[in-house]
Amino acid sequence: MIQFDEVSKIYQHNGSDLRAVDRVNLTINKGEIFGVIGFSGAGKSTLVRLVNLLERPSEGSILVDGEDLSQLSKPELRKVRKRIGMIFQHFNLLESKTVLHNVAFPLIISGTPKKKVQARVDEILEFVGLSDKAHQYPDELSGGQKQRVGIARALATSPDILLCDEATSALDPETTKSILELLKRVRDEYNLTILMITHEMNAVREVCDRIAVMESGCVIEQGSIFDLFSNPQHSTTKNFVRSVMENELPPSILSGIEERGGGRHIYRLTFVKEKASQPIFSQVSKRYQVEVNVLFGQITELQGIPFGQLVVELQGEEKEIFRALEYIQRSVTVQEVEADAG
Ligand SMILES: Nc1ncnc2c1ncn2[C@@H]1O[C@H](COP(=O)(O)OP(=O)(O)OP(=O)(O)O)[C@@H](O)[C@H]1O
Repeated sequence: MIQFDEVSKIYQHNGSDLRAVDRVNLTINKGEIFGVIGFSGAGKSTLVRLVNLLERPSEGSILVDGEDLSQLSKPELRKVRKRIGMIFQHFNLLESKTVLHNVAFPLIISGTPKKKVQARVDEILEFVGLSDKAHQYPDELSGGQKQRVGIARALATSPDILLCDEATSALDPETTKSILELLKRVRDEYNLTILMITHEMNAVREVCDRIAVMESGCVIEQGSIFDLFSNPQHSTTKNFVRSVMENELPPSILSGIEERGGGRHIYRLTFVKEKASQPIFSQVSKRYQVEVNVLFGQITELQGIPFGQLVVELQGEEKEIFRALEYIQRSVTVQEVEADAG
C-alpha cells in the first residue's frame, strides 16, 4: 500500500516557489493498478519519483507499506528500493549490454549468487515473452520489446510495487495494448501494486482500477474508472474522457432542438454492465405516454464491461415525462444535459 499524506514538492523557480506537487492525499491499495493522468507539467513525474525517493517531499509524508522511506538510512533505503521497480517512457536500457545482462543487472549489483541470477533471468524473460532475445542488444529490438526488457529488469528483484512513468507513451497503439496487457498479467500473477502515470486516457481505461487526475500539482479528482468516465466533475477530467469517448451532444443536434423551441427534456443516461443491453425504452413507451427520441449515443467497454451513454429527448406531457424518468432512474444513471451542453 502507498499512502500520500499532504505531500508537496516545492522547487525554486526564478526566486519563487513552484509547487510541482501540491498537498496531495492518495491511497493506493495493494494489488491495485492506479493511474495518475494529467497534462504535461501537471506534476505526475514528480509524484511518482517521490515514491522511491528519487525526489524527497518538501512537506507531508509517503508511507510504503506503513513505512516512511524518508526516515530510513541509506543502506536501509537501498534495501527497500529493491521492492520498488520502475519503468520509463524511453526504456533507459544499457545499450552496450545484451537483454540478458540488462535484466540481470539489478540482481548482480544487489549481490545475488550467479546461479540464482541465471534462473531468475530465464524465468522473467520467459514471462515477458523474450526468451529468444536474451543475447540480442537493445538496438536490435522494437520499442515494445525494449519495454518488455524494461519490465523484466524492473521485476528481476521481485518487487512489490511497480512504478510506470509514461511507459507506453513512445509506443504505437497496438504495442501499447500488448504492454498494458503484460502489466495486467504482472499484477495478476505477482500481485504487484502498480502506479502508472500517463497523459493517455486510453491507457488508464484499459488497465487501471482507479485513477487520479492531476493539474498544477494538485489531485483535482479521483475515483474508479466507472465513476470518472460516467460522471466526470472537473472540466479537465471531462476533457480527458472526451479524448477517448465522444460523450457530449454534438452542437448541430443541440441547435436543431433549440430551433424547434418549446420545453426541452434532454437527458444523458449512463448504462453499466448488463443494463447496457436492457430494452428499457420499449418498456418506457409501453408504460407511459412518452416518446423516447435517441439523439446520440455509444456503447463501449471499460475493462471488458459494457458501458454505454445515450442522450435522449423525452417528449410528452410533463407529468408523464417525470413518471417515465422515475422509472428509468431505477435502472440507469440519469443526468439532465443542459448543465453541460455548452
Ligand atoms: N528538478 C526540477 N526543478 C525545478 N522545477 C521542476 C523540476 N522538476 C519538475 N519541475 C517543474 O515541476 C512541474 C511538474 O513537472 P513534472 O515533470 O512532474 O510534470 P509532468 O506532469 O510529469 O509533465 P511531463 O508529462 O511533461 O513530464 C513543472 O512545472 C516542471 O517544470
